[in-house]
Amino acid sequence: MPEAPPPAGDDAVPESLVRAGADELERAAEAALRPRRLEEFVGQRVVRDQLSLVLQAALNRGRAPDHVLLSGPPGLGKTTLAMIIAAELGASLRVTSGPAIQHAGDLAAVLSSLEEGEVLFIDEIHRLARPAEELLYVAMEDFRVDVVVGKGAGASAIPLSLPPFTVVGATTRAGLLPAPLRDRFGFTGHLDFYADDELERVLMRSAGLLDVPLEGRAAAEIASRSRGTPRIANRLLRRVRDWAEVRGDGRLTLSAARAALEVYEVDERGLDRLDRSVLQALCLRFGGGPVGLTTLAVAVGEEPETVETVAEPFLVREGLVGRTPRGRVAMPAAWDHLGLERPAPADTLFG
Ligand SMILES: Nc1ncnc2c1ncn2[C@@H]1O[C@H](COP(=O)(O)OP(=O)(O)OP(=O)(O)O)[C@@H](O)[C@H]1O
Repeated sequence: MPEAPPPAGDDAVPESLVRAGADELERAAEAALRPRRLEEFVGQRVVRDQLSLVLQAALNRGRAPDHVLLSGPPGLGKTTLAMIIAAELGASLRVTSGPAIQHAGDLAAVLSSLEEGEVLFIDEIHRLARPAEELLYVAMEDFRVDVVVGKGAGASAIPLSLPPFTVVGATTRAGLLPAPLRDRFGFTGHLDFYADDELERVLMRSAGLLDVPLEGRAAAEIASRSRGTPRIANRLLRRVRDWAEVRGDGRLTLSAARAALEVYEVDERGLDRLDRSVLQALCLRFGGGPVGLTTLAVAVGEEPETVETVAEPFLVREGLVGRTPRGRVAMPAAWDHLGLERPAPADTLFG
């Protein structure tokens, strides 16, 4: 199915994909490293295989494939996969996001301008406003939008039929999607954290594209500190490259990787400053918890959503933090990781 991949470039990042806090250069650097075709996409074997079947079947039938929902923590490749889906189908991609759509009318305008076979990527789909969500159900199921003309008692809805298209929704929080919306997706793929050897492959591929000499042992070191996340692996690779060019001899060796990661305060387990602040607040300020998400977020000076979607999935996966109905708790490994003495068993939930 795939043709030769187009050369990597930084021209494919739509403006509306701007992530709060990510600066222009970071986005351009990220875009340059995005895989363009399914065969270049490293790891996530199950989702890749399933998606490849969905796409091939649609191509064979000459029809738009079912709508696709991609879920998983940030930086694992949801946006990349949406772009790949469009590329594999030979279709153009339209990009929007839940927060960008303020009113149902905004979504109606996007939907009514779609052309046959186009792929509409809706990032952070769980953040769509309720009226827009309802409009989307109908559009996805019946390929129709009801355009409301007039106001109040005199208002009437004029049905406008839409050409077949495919919605690719991405969410970091699939649990927040209402069931009727979730049910409109014919295929749901959950992206999971990457294994270290998969991240090493991501890094080797990126080093090739960046034309930097990355040694195998350095790739393994960076991979093991990348929290199972390609976005972080690529970011750390660029920081190690900076270190090697400025303070080293330009080669990305194991010692260059270790020295650079120390400068950037990424510890041997991959925890960064935010992760450590969360652990420190949990252990030191709240005596190990349980503590509510909002209180914890205030204590570390972050938005609850950032703590919940950026730091927490990794900390939970690493067995450092536990989620209980009464709030977040520090697991015994958290105290060990911070070099603190574990509290007496009677004082903790997990003692
Ligand atoms: N499977 C992969 N193989 C190679 N590189 C990958 C892979 N997945 C992600 N990447 C790299 O990681 C970066 C981040 O991926 P992407 O933007 O697709 O993540 P995302 O899941 O959409 O994140 P967010 O939810 O924050 O938007 C990309 O620029 C890409 O270079």
